[in-house]
Amino acid sequence: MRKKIVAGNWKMNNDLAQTETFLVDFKKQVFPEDVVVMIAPPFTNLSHAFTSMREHPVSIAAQNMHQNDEGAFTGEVSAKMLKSVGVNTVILGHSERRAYFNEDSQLLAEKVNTALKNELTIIFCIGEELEDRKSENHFNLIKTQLTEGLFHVSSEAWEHIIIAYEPVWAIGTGETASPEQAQEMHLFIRKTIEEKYSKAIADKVSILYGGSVKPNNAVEIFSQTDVDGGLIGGAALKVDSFMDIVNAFEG
Ligand SMILES: O=C(CO)COP(=O)(O)O
Repeated sequence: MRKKIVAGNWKMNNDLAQTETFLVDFKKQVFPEDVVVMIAPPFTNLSHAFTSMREHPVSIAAQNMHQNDEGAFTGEVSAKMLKSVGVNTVILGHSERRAYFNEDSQLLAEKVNTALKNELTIIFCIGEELEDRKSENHFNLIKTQLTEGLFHVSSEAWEHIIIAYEPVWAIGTGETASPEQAQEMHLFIRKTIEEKYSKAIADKVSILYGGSVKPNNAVEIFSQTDVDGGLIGGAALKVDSFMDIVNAFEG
């Protein structure tokens, strides 16, 4: 059975007071036993979030990390630092990191290695721009992102890897991929992993969908065979909408 996962990526939102308001309410929630729930607050709130949620079945993820273990990298945060405050998962390759911070596949491959070495689970994000889809290059692009950024890892590493398919044109736009488009791409991703590794690995990896997932579309998206959950932006900032999405798996 693949893990069902719903992860909230807060991006650069929620200061400490807002985080505390969220957590006070979040702690009162009943979390479904068969869904892995994660939140990824900004760096400044990771330690607080971990301490606050310690007794609750919620993982704390980081939104990024540096590829080096330590050193003169002003403004950066290492995997070891994340581990030291209770973080067990890191989001890598988000399209905003790729677009605004020039993170390319070569750099992401290094970050992947560092995260694995430090026993962090990785949510590896991939996704095409609207132009790629219009020119029907989206499958090629996704395959390239996987091949260049991730496919150097060993078979064993897949225990610690989650994929998030986030079409860039659906992020923060209110426009989601249709459930069929999501299913089609998730199946393609799974097949691509199967070709490179094995069916056993491909069948086990959780593939999340991200891009304008809201309470009113989550049930339909999550009901697709190869969609194992979501990476949620805007709707993860409020406890009510996030919990509606956490509870959106059928059956
Ligand atoms: O980028 C996302 C999550 O990483 C998706 O953001 P939205 O849910 O706000 O579209």
